[in-house]
Amino acid sequence: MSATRKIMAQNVPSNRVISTFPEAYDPLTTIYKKSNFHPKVKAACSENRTGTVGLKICKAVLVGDVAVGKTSLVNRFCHDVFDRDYKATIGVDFEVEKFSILSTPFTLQIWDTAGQERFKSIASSYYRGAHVVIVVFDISDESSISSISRWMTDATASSDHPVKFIVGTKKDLVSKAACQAVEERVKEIALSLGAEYWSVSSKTGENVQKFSFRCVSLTFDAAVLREIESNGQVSQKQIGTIKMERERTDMYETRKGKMKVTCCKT
Ligand SMILES: Nc1nc2c(ncn2[C@@H]2O[C@H](COP(=O)(O)OP(=O)(O)OP(=O)(O)O)[C@@H](O)[C@H]2O)c(=O)[nH]1
Ligand SMILES: [Mg+2]
Repeated sequence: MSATRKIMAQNVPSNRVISTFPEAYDPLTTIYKKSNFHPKVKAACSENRTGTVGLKICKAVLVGDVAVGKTSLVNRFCHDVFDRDYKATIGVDFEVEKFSILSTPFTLQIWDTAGQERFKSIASSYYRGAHVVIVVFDISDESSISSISRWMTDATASSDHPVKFIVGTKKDLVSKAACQAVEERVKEIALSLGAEYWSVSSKTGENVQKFSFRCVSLTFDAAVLREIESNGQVSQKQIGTIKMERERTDMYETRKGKMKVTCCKT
């Protein structure tokens, strides 16, 4: 298992390797005060005691109003591209990203949901069991701030203590002063919802990788701690399911690179 684990961890590109714990956007106003991996997590990683974490796939879900920039954020992070033309997401899309964190393989499945109301019921069926919930809003569009709480409540209702983020996009479209004014307001909302706040621009790429690494690291830390707490007591049946899940994901990646889930017709 540990040899396989090492090979899997070595098989990721250098821009998916995380060896130090990334800082919060604003360390003073985040609910996640961690500035390092938990000591138990570090010890488990260095001693190859992370159980099935390397085989599991954690689930991240992005939600938010129409055209706030969810797909652009995913595309900037996963493919380092930006498209100025708007193409509405139909239902949901997903991407799979593999990381090596403290030399341990870690896979994140990123669900990009549609903001359009007509897809709400389809999109919400993908919220269940999310390990990370990311509520996206548009810094240049005041109206998208008012729906942050509703999105967070809906998307976290069927998950067990997910890591929570609120991300303001399109930072490039507003002045520094306007951005700061929005940040002050939304950081308060983030604290009240138990989430961490970030401002990014998918157009310029500003903060996208920093945010993504922070998100992945907090999720990994929580996943390893959960594994340690359960004392690695995972049944053979569960391990079989995890392996099958992983093989299925690898199959999608090999065949299509990206599986487009089109649940509805426009
Ligand atoms: N200037 C600028 N434009 C952005 C940014 N992010 C997204 N956009 C633009 O905003 C529009 C909507 O972006 P999308 O990423 O498709 O929005 P979405 O939230 O996925 O929309 P739905 O799928 O309909 O929910 C597109 O025209 C993007 O080019 C950004 O950081 N800066
Ligand atoms: Mg979209």
